[in-house]
Amino acid sequence: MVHFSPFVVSFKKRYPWVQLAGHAGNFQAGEYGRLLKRYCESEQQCLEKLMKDMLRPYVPGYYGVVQRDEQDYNLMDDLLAEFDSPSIMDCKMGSRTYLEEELKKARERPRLRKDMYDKMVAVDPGAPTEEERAQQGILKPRYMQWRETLSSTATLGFRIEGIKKADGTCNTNFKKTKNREQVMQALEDFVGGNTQILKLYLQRLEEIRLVLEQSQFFRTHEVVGSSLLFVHDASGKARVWMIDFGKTVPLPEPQTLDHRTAWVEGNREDGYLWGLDNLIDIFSSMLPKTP
Ligand SMILES: O=P(O)(O)O[C@H]1[C@H](O)[C@@H](OP(=O)(O)O)[C@H](OP(=O)(O)O)[C@@H](OP(=O)(O)O)[C@H]1O
Ligand SMILES: Nc1ncnc2c1ncn2[C@@H]1O[C@H](COP(=O)(O)OP(=O)(O)O)[C@@H](O)[C@H]1O
Repeated sequence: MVHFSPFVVSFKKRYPWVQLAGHAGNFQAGEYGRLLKRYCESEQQCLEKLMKDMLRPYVPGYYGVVQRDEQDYNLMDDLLAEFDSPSIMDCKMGSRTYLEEELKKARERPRLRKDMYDKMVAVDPGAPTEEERAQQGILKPRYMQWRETLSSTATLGFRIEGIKKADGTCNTNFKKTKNREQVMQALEDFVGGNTQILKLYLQRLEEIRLVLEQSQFFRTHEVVGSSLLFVHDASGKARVWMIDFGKTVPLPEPQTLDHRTAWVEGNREDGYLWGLDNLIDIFSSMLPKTP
């Protein structure tokens, strides 16, 4: 599937809405302040459980499944609704961006992806191997791993997917934003040098980490491909939420994860908290030192 992003969607002209990453055509406007995301069963199950977990304040409010034009959707809060000309950033969390299941599938029923080959060549014509070049296709885990090592996912446990600033400029070209300095520069540009916003983001990230470390939901789920959505505006409001639970799956009982241990196939660790530790460390180091 080809991804086009960002998508600027006029939600019935009430306010402009931006989709920074993800699958094209996945979202529709709901009633004011809510949006419809194309139905995904694992996401529905997660959102239902999250409404009863201590993580509830840090995810969009969830209102069940609705149908429109014969298509099912998950109905949730639009996190942009309370902001005026918001600046938005999507950070994909974790050191692994595909489920272990994808590895199994690729071994048992290998399916060459021409679209992924094309996306790879568009970024780096030298990246495919001889064999891949001959086949004009690659396996999904190979593409996902290549994206992880090209960006900061493998080295820092998160990557920036997209940034839209209040002035309307939008950048989704962070595929090669890899080292700490490059990430810091992008974050600096996102907050526009506003120390107050930086402090609010840092506080919220520390709060989220504290709650994640105690959450029953988080302990018992492999959280892959989920993002932190950062939103601030000129009024000085700045918040962060967890979004996208399409690849968040429950572990078989009694297995739990600490989300910091390095991944080896079979242990299902996702590196989410390791990435959050690094993100917090980077935000902290961007604040001026207090004497
Ligand atoms: O970002 P680019 O380089 O375009 O690659 C995308 C993302 O990794 C998607 O992950 P996410 O949804 O976490 O953003 C993934 O979707 P899923 O793994 O969720 O399906 C896509 O796989 P395909 O949907 O198989 O194309 C893959 O093509
Ligand atoms: N609840 C929400 N409120 C506001 N914006 C959202 C919300 N959920 C997603 N988005 C926007 O849509 C983008 C893609 O969301 P995501 O859930 O990751 O989609 P996908 O499952 O297609 O990858 C995010 O980067 C963000 O810009």
